[in-house]
Amino acid sequence: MNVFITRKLPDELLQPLRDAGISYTEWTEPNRLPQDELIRQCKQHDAMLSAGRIDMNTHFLNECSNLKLIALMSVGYDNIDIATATRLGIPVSNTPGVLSKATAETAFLLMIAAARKAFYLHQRIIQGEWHSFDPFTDLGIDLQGATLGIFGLGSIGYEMAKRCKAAYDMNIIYHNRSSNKKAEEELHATKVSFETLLQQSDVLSVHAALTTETRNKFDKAAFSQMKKNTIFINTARGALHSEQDLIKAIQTGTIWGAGLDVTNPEPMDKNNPLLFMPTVAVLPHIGSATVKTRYGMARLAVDNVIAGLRGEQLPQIINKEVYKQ
Ligand SMILES: NC(=O)C1=CN([C@@H]2O[C@H](COP(=O)(O)OP(=O)(O)OC[C@H]3O[C@@H](n4cnc5c(N)ncnc54)[C@H](O)[C@@H]3O)[C@@H](O)[C@H]2O)C=CC1
Ligand SMILES: O=C(O)C(=O)CO
Repeated sequence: MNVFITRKLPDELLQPLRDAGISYTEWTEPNRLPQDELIRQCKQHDAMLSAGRIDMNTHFLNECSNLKLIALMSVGYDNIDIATATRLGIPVSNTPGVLSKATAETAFLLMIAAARKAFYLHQRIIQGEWHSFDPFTDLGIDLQGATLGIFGLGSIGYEMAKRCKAAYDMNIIYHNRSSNKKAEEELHATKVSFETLLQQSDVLSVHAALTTETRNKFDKAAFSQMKKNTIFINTARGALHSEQDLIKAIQTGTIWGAGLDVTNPEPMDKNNPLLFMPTVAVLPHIGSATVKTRYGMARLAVDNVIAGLRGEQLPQIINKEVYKQ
C-alpha cells in the first residue's frame, strides 16, 4: 500500500505510516504541483494526502478513480468535487476542530490590526515615517463593548466569539443555518437575520464554508447596509466577498476597513489597493499555521490514510454516503 503526499511533511509525522507498512512519495519541489504530474503520481498510488490547496476537479477525479481515499489536510473542502468523488466511491476526509483556535486567533489579530491601522503604520515606520501619524486625526476605533457579528457560527466562529467576549465584552450576534445553543448559553449570542447581521455589526467576521450559496455573499448590496465603522473580517475563503465591492466600500467610507486572511485569487497581487489602505490588514492564508495546529492536522490526515488503507471507515469522513453505495 502506498500514498502520494503533495508536500514535504516533517519526518516524525510520517512514522505512523512506516509503522503501518505504508510507503509514501512526497512532492518535494518548491513549485506548485502541476495537475498532469498530480494525476501521474496518483495513478501510481493507492491514496493521496493533500497538504495544501490543490484543485481536485472532475477531470482529476475521473483520471484518478483508482484512489482508495483522499485525505485533506484542511477543514475546508471547496477545492474538491465531492459529488464526483462520491460517485466514484472515493472517501474524502478533512481535519476539523484541531485548527479552530488558531484560525480564530488569526481573525482576532486581523480585527485589532484593522481597528488600529497596525499593518499600515508598521509599513510607514519601515519607510522612515515614524512621525507620519497625526495624533488627532489618524485615530483607530475602540472595540470594548462593540457588537461582533458572526456569519457561520460553527467551530471557528465560536472560538472567535469566545475571544471577543472575553477580551472586549463584545455583544455577540450571529447568522447561521441552525441555532448554536452553546454560544447562546455561554456567550449570550443572539441569532439574527442576515440583514440584521449586516446592519448591527461593528465587526463582521465570516466563518462559513464556501458553497454556491455563500459565494459572493458579501457584495455591494451587503456592504451598503453596514455601518460606517464596520470592520469586515474574512478568514474563511476569499470568494465569499467581492473584492472590487470591498475596495469601493472602504474607499468611499461605506465601511471602516477589513482584515483578510483569505483572498480571491491567492496569492493576492502585490499591487492590490487593499494592501495600501490604512484600515486594512492582509495575511497570506496563515489561519492554521502554528506548530501545534499544523502537526495536529497532519496527524489527523495520516490517521485517515492508515484507516482507509486498512479498509476501515475514515475517522473524519466528509462523504459518508460513499459507504452506502
Ligand atoms: N484561514 C484559514 O487558514 C482557515 C480557513 N478555514 C475556513 O473556515 C471555514 C469554517 O470552518 P469551521 O468553523 O471549522 O466549519 P464549521 O462547519 O464548524 O462552521 C461553519 C458554519 O457555517 C454555517 N454555514 C454554512 N453555510 C451557511 C450559510 N449559507 N449561511 C449561514 N451559515 C452557514 C454552518 O452551519 C456552520 O455552523 C472552513 O470551511 C474553511 O473554509 C478553516 C480553517 C483555516
Ligand atoms: O483548513 C482550511 O480550510 C484552511 O484553509 C487551511 O488550514
